[in-house]
Amino acid sequence: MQLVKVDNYEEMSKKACSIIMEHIQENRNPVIGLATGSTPEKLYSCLIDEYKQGKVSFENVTTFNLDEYVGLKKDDANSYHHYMKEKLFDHVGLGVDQVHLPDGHSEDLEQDCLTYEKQIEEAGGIDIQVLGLGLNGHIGFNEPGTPFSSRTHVVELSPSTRSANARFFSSIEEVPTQAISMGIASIMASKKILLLVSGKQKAEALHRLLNSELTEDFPASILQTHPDVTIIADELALEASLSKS
Ligand SMILES: N[C@@H]1[C@@H](O)[C@H](O)[C@@H](COP(=O)(O)O)O[C@@H]1O
Repeated sequence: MQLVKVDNYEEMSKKACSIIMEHIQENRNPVIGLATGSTPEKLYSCLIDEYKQGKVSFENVTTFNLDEYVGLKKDDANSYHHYMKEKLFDHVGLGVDQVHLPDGHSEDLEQDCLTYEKQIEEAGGIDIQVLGLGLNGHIGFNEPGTPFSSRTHVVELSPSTRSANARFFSSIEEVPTQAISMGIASIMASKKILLLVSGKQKAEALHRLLNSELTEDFPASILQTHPDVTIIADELALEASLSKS
């Protein structure tokens, strides 16, 4: 794992933006894996700025998102479909035929998981997967205990993840109890992984990632075995983390 230390959230976002831009500019049919949550918001606004300045085109880009809540319609304000449209897709000309998210409102969730894997395969696999880090080490919505061999699947969200994400909803009761997430093996199949970590609240998880052994109890630990992982972490996440060692 390559660790890139940056000063703050803004620098982390700019660095990630430049890595993704470079990949898009240099490849004919780039396939980018995207994440939601607070962490990549500024990365997306940075990509929008670059697009508006004519520095990057998304014309040939295909995207796949990591996950989606089960039970929310696509236009629900808390769905990841809605998040992605609002934070990126609608501002850079990414059309519906270019973007993919699991369908959390499908009548056949299991089939949807298989279809999603097939779509990724047909696109030639993911070139760069953007990841955030859950407080309990989850990646995507793969909670502790998820088999490293998992592919896109329906997951039960842990109480800690539901409570961490409750800030986006009016109350914790509204946070769905299930989601569809790319599995850990699906994420690991990406050619490159870009893990973004910012803020003091992530220090413990980052510390564990950098120091822990490989264990399904801490899903992100699998990243240690991927041949091309770049962690971009800011001082708050990293210094607090290092001071614990
Ligand atoms: N499912 C999402 C993940 O895709 C995200 O990367 C992670 C961190 O979220 P945040 O960036 O808001 O801290 O947890 C959420 O539950």
